[in-house]
Amino acid sequence: MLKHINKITVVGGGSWATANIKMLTDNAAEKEIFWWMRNGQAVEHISKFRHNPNYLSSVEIKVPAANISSDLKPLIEAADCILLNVPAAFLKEALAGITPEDFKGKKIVSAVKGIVPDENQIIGEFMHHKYNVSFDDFMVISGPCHAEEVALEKLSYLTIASQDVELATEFAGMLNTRYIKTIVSDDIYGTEWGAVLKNVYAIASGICHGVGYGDNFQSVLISNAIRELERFVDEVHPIDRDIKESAYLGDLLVTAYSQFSRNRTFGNMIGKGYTVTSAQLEMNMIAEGYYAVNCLHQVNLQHKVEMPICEAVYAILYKKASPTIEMRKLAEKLS
Ligand SMILES: NC(=O)C1=CN([C@@H]2O[C@H](COP(=O)(O)OP(=O)(O)OC[C@H]3O[C@@H](n4cnc5c(N)ncnc54)[C@H](OP(=O)(O)O)[C@@H]3O)[C@@H](O)[C@H]2O)C=CC1
Ligand SMILES: O=C(CO)COP(=O)(O)O
Repeated sequence: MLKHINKITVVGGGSWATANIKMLTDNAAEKEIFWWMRNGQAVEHISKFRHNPNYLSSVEIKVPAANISSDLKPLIEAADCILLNVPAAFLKEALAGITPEDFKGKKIVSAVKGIVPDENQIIGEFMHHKYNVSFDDFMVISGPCHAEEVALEKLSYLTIASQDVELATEFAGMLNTRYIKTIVSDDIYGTEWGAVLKNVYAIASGICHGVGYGDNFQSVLISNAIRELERFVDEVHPIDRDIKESAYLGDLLVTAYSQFSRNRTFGNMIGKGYTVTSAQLEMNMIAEGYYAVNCLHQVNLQHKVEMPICEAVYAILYKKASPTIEMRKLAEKLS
C-alpha cells in the first residue's frame, strides 16, 4: 500500500489535541509529529517540562520541542497531514492567514465535533468550500472516546471515516496502540453529523439531571435522541448505515452518561440554574453542543426534520426558556 502520511501537524492545544498527540506518539508507526497551539506560554511550558500545563497535564509529551509552536503556517508547510482539533467555533480564527494553497496536496483529518458558525457547515464541507480540500483527501476521527480516558490508557475505540477507505486505514494504523482500537468507515457525513448531534443530546441529558429527572427518564430521553439523530442524518445524507454502530450510538451514550463529558456537565449546570456565561466560565472547557444547537436550528429550517430534543435545548440556551418548563413540555413528546 502506498504510504501518504509521514508528517502530521496537530492543530489545537486542548484536551483532545493532547490526547491525539499521546495516541500518535505512543503508536509505533514511523512518523514525525508537529504541534500548534495558540497559547505561547503553553508552548514554552511543554517544551521545557514535557507536559501540557492546561489540559491532561499528567500526559508526557514526546513531541520534540523544536516541533511545537504557536506559528501555524510553517507547521502546515512542514507536514503532509493536518489534524484539525480546535473547537469549531474558533476554527476560522485558528486558520486565519492560511490559504487554500497552504493545504494543497495535504491530507486533512478532523477530530472536531462541531459546526462552523455562520457557514453552518460541518468541517468536511467547510474545508472543501473554503480551502478546496477534496473529500478524497479528508478524514474524520470520531467514536466514543473521552480525552481523560486516553490519558488513563483505558481501552477505547475510534472510528476513522473517509471516502478513501485505504487512506482511512493508513491513518488508523497511526493511532492503534495497546489501549486504542480503530474502526474504518466510509460515512464522513453521518459520522460528522452524528458527533455534532450527540453533543446536543448530552446537553439535554445534563439539563434533565440538573432539573431533577432520574435515570429512568434519561434512558427514555436517550432512546428518543438516537431516533432523532437517525432521522436527521438520514435526511442530510441518506445511505445505508447502522445507527447502532459505536460512531453513532456509542458516542451518544458515552457523552450523555459520562462524568467526563463537557456537554453533559454544561447541561447539568444549566439545569441547576446557571446562566450560559457562568456555566462556560465555571467549566473552562468547551461544550461544542452549545454552539452547534444554534447552527442546527438554522440548518433544520431547510430540512424540517422533527427534532423536539434539539429544539428544547435551543429554546433553553438561546431563547431563555425555563429548563424545568421546557423539559416538562419535551417529556410530553417523547415515547
Ligand atoms: N475532549 C474530548 O474528550 C473530545 C473532544 N472532541 C472535540 O475536540 C474539539 C476540541 O475540544 P477539546 O480538546 O475537548 O477542548 P477543551 O475544552 O479541552 O479545550 C478548549 C480548547 O479551545 C480553545 N479555545 C477556547 N476558547 C477559545 C477562543 N476564544 N478562541 C480560540 N480557541 C479557544 C482552547 O485554547 P486555549 O487553551 O488557548 O484557551 C483549547 O484549545 C471539540 O470539537 C470537541 O468536540 C472530540 C472527541 C473527544
Ligand atoms: O466526543 C466526546 C466523547 O466521545 C467528548 O464529549 P464532550 O465534549 O462532551 O466531553
